[in-house]
Amino acid sequence: MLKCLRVLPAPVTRSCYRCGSSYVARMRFINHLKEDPGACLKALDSDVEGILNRLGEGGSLVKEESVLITCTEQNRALFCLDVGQLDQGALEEACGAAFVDLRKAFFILRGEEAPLVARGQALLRWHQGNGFCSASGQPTTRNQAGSQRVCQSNGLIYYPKMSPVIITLVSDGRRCLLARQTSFPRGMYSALAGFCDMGETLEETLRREVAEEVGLEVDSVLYSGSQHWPFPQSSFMVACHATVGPDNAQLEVDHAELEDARWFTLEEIRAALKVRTPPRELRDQPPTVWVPPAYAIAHRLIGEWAEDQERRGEGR
Ligand SMILES: NC(=O)C1=CN([C@@H]2O[C@H](COP(=O)(O)OP(=O)(O)OC[C@H]3O[C@@H](n4cnc5c(N)ncnc54)[C@H](OP(=O)(O)O)[C@@H]3O)[C@@H](O)[C@H]2O)C=CC1
Ligand SMILES: [Mg+2]
Repeated sequence: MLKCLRVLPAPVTRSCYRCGSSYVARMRFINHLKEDPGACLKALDSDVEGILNRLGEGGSLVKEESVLITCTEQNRALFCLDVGQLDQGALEEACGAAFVDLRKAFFILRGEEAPLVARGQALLRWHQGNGFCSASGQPTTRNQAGSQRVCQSNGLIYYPKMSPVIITLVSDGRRCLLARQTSFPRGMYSALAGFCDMGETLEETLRREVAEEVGLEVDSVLYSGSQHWPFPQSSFMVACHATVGPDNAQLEVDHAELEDARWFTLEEIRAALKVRTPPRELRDQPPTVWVPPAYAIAHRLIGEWAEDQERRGEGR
């Protein structure tokens, strides 16, 4: 299993990046590190020195396979290291840290850390799976920042890939629709989601997925936001609210795709949002309903719907 360890950054000079806003400077600095292997290596060295000393002999291999993930507001580069091949127990001891499964980590990490960990893990995994050119079959080599791979025999450049997915919270005006797959942890329900087919617009995917999975035709669609989701192989999640008329809310669930789908009232949603970590319950007890962690865009959609319902309730 891939494990990643975030490295605490060391300061990097920002003297030639002082033009414009600090956001512009940061974006240009990241771009510079992607394009200039020498500058990237220097930033990496100063960032990971402390941690590599603690890793001992395995440190140099880990350094070679590091990926640039972002830079802080102070223009400090952050890298992600793949330490999966090292002795985990020794590493936990040396760093005073503990490995956590990434899905579980999303219940623990603070807001700004979760996307960095997701990005680092996804980039490391992409490199592991793209060591060869699909046209020539020859090995590909990565750039210093880890933002691309190139086939040395034909020059083809490969960039990390995300699959577009639409995620939709359908409402009938009073209730919202959540569903679960058999693979979900016990009691967890989420918004409907589906991969875009080749050539589809996002709106077409949304309408198709809702029709396929629960047999409904949506009336209106409202964009909410997007996020990178590292499972199973990096999806680009586009999140929307959708509505159906109250007279067209009869579900016809495709049980080949979904174990269950049902309408939830505001009270039920409020209770589900209060469950902060997956509940530990006995199998013979009826499961408590809970929703994906705060970092997941499904959580945001469900929270937005609840707030909107509360506002409407106050207005009535
Ligand atoms: N961040 C969040 O809040 C949430 C994220 N998600 C993510 O959304 C994604 C999509 O949801 P899901 O309901 O599973 O999608 P779908 O309803 O599209 O069903 C998944 C099936 O679609 C097929 N498929 C088509 N294109 C792809 C592709 N590019 N990659 C993988 N499978 C593909 C596969 O079936 P086959 O192999 O049979 O062709 C797969 O088993 C999941 O990866 C899930 O992790 C879901 C809910 C919440
Ligand atoms: Mg689906």
